Amino acid sequence: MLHKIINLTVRDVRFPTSLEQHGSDAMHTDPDYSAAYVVLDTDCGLKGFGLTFTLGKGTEIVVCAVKALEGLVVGKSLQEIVSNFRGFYRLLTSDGQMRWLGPEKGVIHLATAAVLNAVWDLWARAEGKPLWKLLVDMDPKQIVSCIDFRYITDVLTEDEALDMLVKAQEGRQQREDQMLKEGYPAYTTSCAWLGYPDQQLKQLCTDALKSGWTKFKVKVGADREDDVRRCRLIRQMIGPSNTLMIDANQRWDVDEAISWVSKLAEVKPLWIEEPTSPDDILGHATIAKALAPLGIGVATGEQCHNRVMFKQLLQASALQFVQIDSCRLGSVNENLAVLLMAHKFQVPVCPHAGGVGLCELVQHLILFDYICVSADLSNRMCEYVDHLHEHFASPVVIQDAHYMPPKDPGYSCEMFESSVKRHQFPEGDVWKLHQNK
Ligand SMILES: C[C@H](O)[C@@H](O)CC(=O)C(=O)O
Ligand SMILES: [Mg+2]
Repeated sequence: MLHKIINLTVRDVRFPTSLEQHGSDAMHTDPDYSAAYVVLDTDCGLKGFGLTFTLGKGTEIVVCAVKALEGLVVGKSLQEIVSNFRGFYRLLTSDGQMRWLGPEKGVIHLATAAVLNAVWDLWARAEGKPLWKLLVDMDPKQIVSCIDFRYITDVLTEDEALDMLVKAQEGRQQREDQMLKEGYPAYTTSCAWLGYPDQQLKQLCTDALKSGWTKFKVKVGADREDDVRRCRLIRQMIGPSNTLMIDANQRWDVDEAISWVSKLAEVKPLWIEEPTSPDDILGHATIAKALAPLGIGVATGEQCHNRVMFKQLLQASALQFVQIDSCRLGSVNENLAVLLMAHKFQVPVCPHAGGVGLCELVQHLILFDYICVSADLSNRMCEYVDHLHEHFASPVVIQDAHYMPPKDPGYSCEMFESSVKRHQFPEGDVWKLHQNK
């Protein structure tokens, strides 16, 4: 079957998470977790579901950008796309008029991610496999044929990537079996959003410890004394042997980041995440160098636009943890490039997953990374946030603080139609209710 794509719909779906300060940080004080939600219809009835993560008002702009890409997708068959996936990636990212909006960054790249995520979902469904398994079963040659190596061949050529994938085939079956049995290690961000009062923070931390969580991320960056107090509180609750990470969401200048984080060194954070502007590669390198003697690494990636930025962060030794994002980069295609570059530089990948649908999506990529690329779990973990999973047809399964490999065919981001209807902006019931208040 050819699975010709005959229609694309995109909807603005928003959840009022800001009401309870879920997802709040030093820069995003009122986040409404949202998605530009894409459905591809095919002539044989099979559908592909995709999304990109956004916040509230920004969603309508991403929806417009997805509509602008529609003509490049509708009318193509799945076979036509996947038999030259690199070419299709380039078609979307290199359109002579629309690339002016990026290229490969910002709103147009978020839209590209939403569309390509739906194409990957469609492909996995057509093959009857969860996406991670589709990738794991692919021939290394087919994997590299999905990647656009333009702009990264100075650090990673197609031949080198192929060689890496072929070498990592040894032990692949054991690692797959291990993942099916044990799952992939996760950490939680759900206990310590910046807007949570101490009482809530303590309760969530107590509950998380009881459920087996051992790695915790705390939001920092708004008030130095308050950060010291909150981080001491969390460290006291989780004890010396559990892991603590801190996340400033780009709040500081470079020197400010160094002095602020040095003050928090007593709570022994494993990493400081997004200490400064996500575009400041050399700034990150300066911070990483200054904090290395304190045993604190730099993590970044949730707002790293594309593979070129990751390439330079790696070249400059500016990060010790690579945080891929399933919706910020150009879908699976570009994430594959970053996983391979991270492996070449031997920097662990710890994906970003705070947001709606990001846990559902990124678990597939990190499973592939372990089974087929890195073969390593040391210093690696995937973020987990405990919000909004009830809206998904195939929600993540967490067992003993590990992501259990999804079993349903696809890329796990199909939402229930009833949830989409209720949360669609502005006409959904949830938003009518809030507008009337
Ligand atoms: C606005 C988002 O909730 C952001 O704070 C998420 C994030 O930085 C993370 O999960 O890491
Ligand atoms: Mg973050």
